[in-house]
Amino acid sequence: MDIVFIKQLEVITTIGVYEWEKSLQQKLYFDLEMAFDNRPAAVNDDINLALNYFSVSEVVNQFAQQHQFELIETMAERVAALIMEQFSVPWIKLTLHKPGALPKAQSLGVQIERGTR
Ligand SMILES: Nc1nc2c(c(=O)[nH]1)N=C([C@H](O)[C@@H](O)CO)CN2
Repeated sequence: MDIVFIKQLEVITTIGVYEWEKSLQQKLYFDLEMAFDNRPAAVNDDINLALNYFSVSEVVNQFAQQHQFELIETMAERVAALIMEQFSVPWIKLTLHKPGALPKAQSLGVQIERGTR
């Protein structure tokens, strides 16, 4: 299976465990690797047969703006499920960074893999 990827997709959302986090917006960054058969799109040179990374990024951005969670684990799980369902992606590796969370760390986050390649 081929891969379509998006690195460091920035979204702004309200997320966090602590009370002070529930009334502000924070930056998250998504790295997405999505399994997809790119050959039909390539052979026909047709975006309608491709996994359109622009459409994926819009769906992720809209979801993150419209939902509020405490844990980045929950955001990661819900976004992975959404992409798999909406875009018929059989396997996804999703890394979610919350760079502002720990001042002494460059970044931190979670990484999940769902589905089969
Ligand atoms: N495994 C996790 N640990 C923590 C999370 C989280 O979402 N997953 N969140 C927080 C706080 O919201 C933190 O980011 C505030 O700076 C702490 N630990």
